[in-house]
Amino acid sequence: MSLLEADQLFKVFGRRPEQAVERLRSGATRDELREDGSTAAVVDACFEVGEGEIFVIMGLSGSGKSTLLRMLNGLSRPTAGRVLFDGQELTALPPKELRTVRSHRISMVFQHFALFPHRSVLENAGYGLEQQGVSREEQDRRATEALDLVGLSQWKDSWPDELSGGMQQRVGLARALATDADLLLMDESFSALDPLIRREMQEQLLQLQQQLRKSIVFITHDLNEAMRLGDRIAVMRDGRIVQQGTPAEIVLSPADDYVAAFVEDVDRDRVLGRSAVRPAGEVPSPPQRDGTSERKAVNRG
Ligand SMILES: Nc1ncnc2c1ncn2[C@@H]1O[C@H](COP(=O)(O)OP(=O)(O)OP(=O)(O)O)[C@@H](O)[C@H]1O
Repeated sequence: MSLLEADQLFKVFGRRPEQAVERLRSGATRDELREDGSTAAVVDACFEVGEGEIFVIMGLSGSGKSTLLRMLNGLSRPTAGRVLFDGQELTALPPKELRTVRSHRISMVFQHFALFPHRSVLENAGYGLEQQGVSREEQDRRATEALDLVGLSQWKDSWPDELSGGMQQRVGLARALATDADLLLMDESFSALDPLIRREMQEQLLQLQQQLRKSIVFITHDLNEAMRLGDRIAVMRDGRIVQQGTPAEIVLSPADDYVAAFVEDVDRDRVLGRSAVRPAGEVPSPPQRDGTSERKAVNRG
């Protein structure tokens, strides 16, 4: 069953956006619209995300991924089309109800972690619960459980800048998991990490997913990451989804030359025989409170 559905979504920036949508429906190209001062950021996006599925939206910079994601959580109103979340039309909800859905049922994990430097790891992990108005005691209990899931409960009294980039992103993930949201929206969540750490985070996400079975929309510009994580992948180009399917479908039957060129260098054997998940890397022990630990730079991007 699908938890999330994008139904003919359009987002046009600039003058007379509704007219621009009509023109796009009649076959106008993005370039033609641009000549008139409009940007067609998302054009006729249709897809469904099932319960327990990782759905990856992959495309180069400017292809419309972030704009699409912002429509999925109601932060940006579509110019046309609907977003359905658990059967409810998100795009038609009054602002107060939309905020409730957003704070209780949808969580975001950002590229630059978005941790508060003056809050402890535990307080950061509990932030979404605080926003929901949950009692402090329950916040701490559930945040500790979520930190446990990502292997960081020993670090709960530390400050974000005592953690490496990968560990900070684990806190970001714990914050999203603590709210027990049904849908996780992950916007280039691992793109700021070093390649090895990034790989570890991908593996940890896959491991957690085996246990938690969330619905996840994961945005990336990295094809290998898309292939590794996605149960299904939507490939975007110039605002349009040019193909969606499983990694194997995309590798074996690319919809056009653009997708074919994209997947040319992919390791087919690995994609077709998708290897089992390896254990995530070890997390080091917390620093001593006497300040002897090496303090690592916070990525506040
Ligand atoms: N608020 C805005 N006003 C005008 N144009 C916008 C706005 N937001 C995005 N765009 C344009 O819409 C198009 C899609 O942008 P978007 O940021 O969604 O792409 P993206 O795939 O997420 O790229 P990136 O990976 O670089 O963030 C781009 O041409 C961008 O310049």
